[in-house]
Amino acid sequence: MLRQAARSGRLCESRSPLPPPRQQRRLYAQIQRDRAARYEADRRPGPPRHGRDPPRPSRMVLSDSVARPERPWADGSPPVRKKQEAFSYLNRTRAPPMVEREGEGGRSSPFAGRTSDRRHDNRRTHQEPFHALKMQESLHQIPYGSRSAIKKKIEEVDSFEGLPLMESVQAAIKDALPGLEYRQPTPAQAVAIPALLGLQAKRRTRGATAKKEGLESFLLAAETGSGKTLAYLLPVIDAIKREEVHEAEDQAADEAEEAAAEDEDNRRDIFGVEAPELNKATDPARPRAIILVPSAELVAQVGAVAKSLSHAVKFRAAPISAKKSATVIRSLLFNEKGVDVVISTPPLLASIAESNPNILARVTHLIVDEADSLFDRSFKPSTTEILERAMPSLKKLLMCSATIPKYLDKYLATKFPEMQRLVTPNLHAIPRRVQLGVVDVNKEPYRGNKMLACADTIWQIGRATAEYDPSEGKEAVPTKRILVFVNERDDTDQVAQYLAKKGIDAMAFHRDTDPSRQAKLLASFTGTAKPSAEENKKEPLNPRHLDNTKVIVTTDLGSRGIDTVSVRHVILYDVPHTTIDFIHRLGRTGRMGRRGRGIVLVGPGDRADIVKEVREAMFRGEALI
Ligand SMILES: Nc1ncnc2c1ncn2[C@@H]1O[C@H](COP(=O)(O)OP(=O)(O)OP(=O)(O)O)[C@@H](O)[C@H]1O
Repeated sequence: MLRQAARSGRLCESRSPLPPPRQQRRLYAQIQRDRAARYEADRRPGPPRHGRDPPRPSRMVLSDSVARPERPWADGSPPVRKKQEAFSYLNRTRAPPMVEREGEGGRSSPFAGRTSDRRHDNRRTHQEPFHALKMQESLHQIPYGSRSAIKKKIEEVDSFEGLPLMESVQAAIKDALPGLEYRQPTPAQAVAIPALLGLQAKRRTRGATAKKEGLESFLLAAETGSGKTLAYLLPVIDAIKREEVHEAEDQAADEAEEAAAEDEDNRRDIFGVEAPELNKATDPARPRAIILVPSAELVAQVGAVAKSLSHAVKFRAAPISAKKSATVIRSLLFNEKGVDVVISTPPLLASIAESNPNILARVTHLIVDEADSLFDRSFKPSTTEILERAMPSLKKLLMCSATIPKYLDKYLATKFPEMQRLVTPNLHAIPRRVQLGVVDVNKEPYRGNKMLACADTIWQIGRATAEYDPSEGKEAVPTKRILVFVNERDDTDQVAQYLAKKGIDAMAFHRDTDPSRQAKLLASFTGTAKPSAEENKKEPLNPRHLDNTKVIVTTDLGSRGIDTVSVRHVILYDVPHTTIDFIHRLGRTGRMGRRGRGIVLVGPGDRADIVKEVREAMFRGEALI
């Protein structure tokens, strides 16, 4: 009787959750198909390289609504979603109901992997413009309506003189942009400076119950090489100088009160003796502004811009990084003349703030530059720690980045729902003046040898005659500087050594490169070092050595924020894992109106379809989707 019940399937229905055997077999086959499809999908974002583990799907997904924040959930808690387990379709007594396919109003059916459905999905995705990039993760495109609205706003700001910056700050701009007689604000500056000066905020909050002392937060999302550093430095310095003036007035008014308090202070213990010497305007180790950046190289770069501004407008900047000795850091921070702006990496500043919490007690302006990196896993704990410590006194918070990944967008929307979004029209697009070429490494004469293809490409660039760039109105310097980007740090040395063997002046640039060598290396690429007479020789002296070309082989370390103005050529030795990496790496050339050229080496197993789509988007001047 038991056997009879089992055959009829009644037993399964009443006691056991298992479906009848035929249905079980079908479900099992379905699970196998789903697993295979998932494995295939997981392999797609990046090619397996040199027999290493297949790359994991990336978190680096660009946000598709940068200009408009994603609204946080009304009650502050995210909706609970039922997780779909791999085996959640087992042990059911009834077949799951037919669910509409994705995009038709419901979640996808567990049977969505059926051949007919897959065919349907393929047909649908082929009609979409950027199929491969979507697989890899998508890039944002701003709607055309909001693009033209932003463009109009930008046109309104046609000179620095029109901006309500203090006179001394206006004068400092000329020092920060040497050799340029007259420069207009860039789109990033036209969008950011008025907002940070409070011009737009006043218009927006007029009549509203906005707190005067409350925190104003901004997100500045603008393309690479668009002058974001000055876009935040100018308003910050302006605010510091104005604050100084106010404090001097307050100080004069409080003089009588302070004189009375002085007697009491003198009776205090040893610490009390120092109290009267404290000057609000020049308080040691209590800066008014903090600028966070992801690397020591960027600390030095932003520090140099701040220093150039400080000739005309007096303020003290302390660029500190782990590459400086403890004595130097101490003397910069605890300078008796005070410090106004501290430029640091988050881990270093967070560790200093742990032992000296007062260092963040007076901060009114906090700038998080390269926010896409500083809110990624590695930096997020120290960045948020600084943010929380500085919050009580903070008046303006600015997040600054060339790409806005979705994780950052969500974080900002949840933590700072009132954040003003300052987005330039060309966000997430690579400028048209940067061309992208492709070298098929699989073909003759390389036959899959990427190093050979790389060396050959560099020789071709080096031998080409000096280029004429109409945007500069003069002949380009004969020494060519080329950046080669690899995905793995270990490859930097390997590739650089191979190139050196082929007669190319190539060096690896990574975290462990000797700091003094690193600084020299970078200076020649960022235009801060003058080309030596030897560098200016036009013809190679040794036919086996490429004399007029310098190459840096690096990873993402060299792609974030470094202002490599004299770089015309970028070689993507590896196809980048994400579109974000594409933007940052290609963003090292074609900066500030200059022309540039990127060359991707597509080798065995590389995603040629992704490269093709990036190229097409660049040709059309569109954001990468
Ligand atoms: N208004 C301007 N006119 C001309 N050049 C400018 C102007 N503002 C900045 N620059 C120059 O543009 C270059 C790039 O500036 P900056 O490094 O600030 O760009 P960025 O937007 O921060 O780039 P990234 O996103 O790669 O970090 C610098 O060499 C700077 O001197």
